[in-house]
Amino acid sequence: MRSAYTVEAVRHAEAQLMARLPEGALMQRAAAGLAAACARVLGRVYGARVVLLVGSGANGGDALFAGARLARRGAGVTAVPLAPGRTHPAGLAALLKAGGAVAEDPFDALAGADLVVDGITGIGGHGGLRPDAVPLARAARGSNAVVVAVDLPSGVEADTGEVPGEALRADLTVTFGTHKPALLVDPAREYAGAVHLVDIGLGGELPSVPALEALQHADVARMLPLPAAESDKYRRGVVGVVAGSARYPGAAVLAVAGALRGGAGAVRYVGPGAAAVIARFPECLVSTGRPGEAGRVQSWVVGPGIGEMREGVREVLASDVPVLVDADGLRLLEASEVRDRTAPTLLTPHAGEAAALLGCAREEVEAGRLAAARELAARYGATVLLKGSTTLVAAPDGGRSPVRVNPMGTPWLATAGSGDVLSGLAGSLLAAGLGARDAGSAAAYLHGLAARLASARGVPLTAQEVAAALPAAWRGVRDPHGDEPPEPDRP
Ligand SMILES: NC(=O)C1=CN([C@@H]2O[C@H](COP(=O)(O)OP(=O)(O)OC[C@H]3O[C@@H](n4cnc5c(N)ncnc54)[C@H](O)[C@@H]3O)[C@@H](O)[C@H]2O)[C@@H](O)CC1
Ligand SMILES: [K+]
Repeated sequence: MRSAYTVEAVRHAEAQLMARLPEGALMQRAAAGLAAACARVLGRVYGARVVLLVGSGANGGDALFAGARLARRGAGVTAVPLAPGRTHPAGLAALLKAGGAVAEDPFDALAGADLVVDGITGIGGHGGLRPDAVPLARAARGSNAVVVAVDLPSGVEADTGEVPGEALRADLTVTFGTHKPALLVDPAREYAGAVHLVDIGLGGELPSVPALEALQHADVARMLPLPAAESDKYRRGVVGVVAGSARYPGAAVLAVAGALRGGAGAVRYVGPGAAAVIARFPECLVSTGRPGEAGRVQSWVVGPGIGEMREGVREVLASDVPVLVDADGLRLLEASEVRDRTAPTLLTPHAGEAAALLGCAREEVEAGRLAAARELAARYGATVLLKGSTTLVAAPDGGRSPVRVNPMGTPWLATAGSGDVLSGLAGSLLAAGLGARDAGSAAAYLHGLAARLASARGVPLTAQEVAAALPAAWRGVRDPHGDEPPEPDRP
């Protein structure tokens, strides 16, 4: 599990640790990790031209001390102080002592740089890049240099992942102690480039519950249901699927395709797409009546392609089993029907559907995805899976459990019908006994991995191919040699 902590938690942990360490020790750990990462990017440090963009805080201090280390190894290092007179004094002194200099013409320096280190702001920055920093950030981006951000790309909001104005676009972000939410959540995440975590010894001081967590292969493998020797199809769980209509029969087939690969023992389809479903999947139980008459299930999926079937949504929400509501179902539900439920509910909107549920503009949801997911969960008393380039899963527990962020997406997933497959898959995991937060986040992970497998080497994919690749995704997460992200560096 990778986790991210808020600025408040990071500052508290740093204070605890600093109280036990000699002054400046933590910054030296950060600078050493940063310099090592820069050296790896450069390949050859001797003779390399390095420019440091230096703000007024400790983020600039990190850049200056790392610059000093690179200068001692023969790099030509120049600093561009953005707040002259408020530049980290010890850091600047160290750079000058190591043979570095203050740049005479910042734009000349940037134009000739091999590497730019962004130390404008880190966790202390707010409100986007200031006007004087904007042309420098653009010049850095426009040069041939590799841009390495210190802790965070300057201009992003650490805790929310929002980007209120301009921000610096990095190729690599070297972050200290722990990830920050902005490194995992769009739109900020996109500015960070690759992210490299440097261990500065903060781990033991951080609280047990992070703000965000991102699953990895082994986490998903632990969650996935395995049939026991005495299992039968009913004990493994039956998922009911209410999807599709005369107008959208395909949604029924795709939702069932996902549900059949989610670990439930049986899939029961109810609705007007029964003929299309049984033709394609003879293993599915089908009926054309109402959900309430279809027989016992351990979870329901309702919504994909159902058009105006309001009664189906109402009946399913009135049941006492976990319910996943997607697509048309989100438009047709009454908030009180969700809030009054005793069994868990999982809502799976994309940004547009989330905006409609919140009564705000889609752009607002896209700019503040984390806030939107939390607000929806609180307002509806439901677990919310907010789809998008970084899918988020928030539980309605007022922040007691971390929001899950899915690291396993691919832009190829933006294809018609892929959401229907996800609904069926997550509903199937609910029927198999996973809680709503686990079902939603494990489903998003498998769905993303399946899409990556199906679109390997840049091949466009269809929703059916995503469903067909789900067994390979299950095998992938269970592979002990799967593609786990590398461990963070030691100081
Ligand atoms: N506290 C610690 O023990 C450690 C801190 N470290 C570094 O210190 C950073 C935090 O340092 P600070 O708390 O000094 O904060 P920052 O250096 O992130 O920024 C704060 C400074 O920037 C100014 N500022 C705020 N928003 C701005 C904006 N939009 N544009 C320009 N200037 C802006 C503030 O007035 C303040 O002077 C971390 O991100 C990390 O890089 C690391 O050295 C590890 C140890
Ligand atoms: K920075």
